Amino acid sequence: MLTAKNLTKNYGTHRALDGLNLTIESGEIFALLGQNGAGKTTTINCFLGFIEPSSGEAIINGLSVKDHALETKKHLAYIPETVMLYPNLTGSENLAFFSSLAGFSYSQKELETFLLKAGLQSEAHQQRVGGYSKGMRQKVGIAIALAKKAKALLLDEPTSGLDPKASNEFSEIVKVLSKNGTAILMATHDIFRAKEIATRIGIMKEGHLVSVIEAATISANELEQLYLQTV
Ligand SMILES: Nc1ncnc2c1ncn2[C@@H]1O[C@H](COP(=O)(O)OP(=O)(O)OP(=O)(O)O)[C@@H](O)[C@H]1O
Repeated sequence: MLTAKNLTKNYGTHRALDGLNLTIESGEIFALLGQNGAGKTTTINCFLGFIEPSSGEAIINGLSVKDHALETKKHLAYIPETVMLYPNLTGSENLAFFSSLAGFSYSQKELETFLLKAGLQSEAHQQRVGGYSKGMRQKVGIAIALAKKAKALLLDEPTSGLDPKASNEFSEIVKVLSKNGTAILMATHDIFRAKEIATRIGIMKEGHLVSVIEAATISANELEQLYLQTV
């Protein structure tokens, strides 16, 4: 579960995030929409512990990120627009390395199973990541989330730059992760993907969460209209 309690971040006199209150339950996918600079990445960075909030708290599975920096990271997986991997290591070696940081030691067969579940074709497992496409790197990111048994997944524009097929495959795998009980927060500019994948959708403006909608109650066109009226 992910909880933001009055989460606020100031940069000098500029308030990037203003008293955000939000809870994302296990098994839920929450899509965060909003214009450039609305505060989406700031929210994600507070959960990751990359930035310290000016006030309020980011909480993961009941633990404050500020007070339990290492413990909360173990429960988290993070997939940005471009997943950072070691280009000279293979997909399988990257997975072994990143899951070992979370305290897991997997056999070669187990690593292959995670990569296959994440949709990465077996021919690629022993190839260097330097030659991977963007979509293949995202799949290794998903495999890392699976291998870490992440309770929470943070996605920051994860389908940006993916072709429609890769983006669709990625979304299907994210849905499987949520069905396994992961709480998922996804910042995106893709209104149609948000509607398709999310259980709830939030629209941010100038550091405020101004609308929260149940995805099942709105069509993609209605969501687009609401977005345009809101931002
Ligand atoms: N390190 C920083 N120093 C100063 N201001 C910052 C810093 N990081 C972010 N900001 C400001 O905070 C505000 C929120 O930025 P944030 O990156 O959270 O927006 P976003 O919704 O993720 O935008 P985008 O869609 O462009 O990724 C913006 O006004 C941005 O300029």
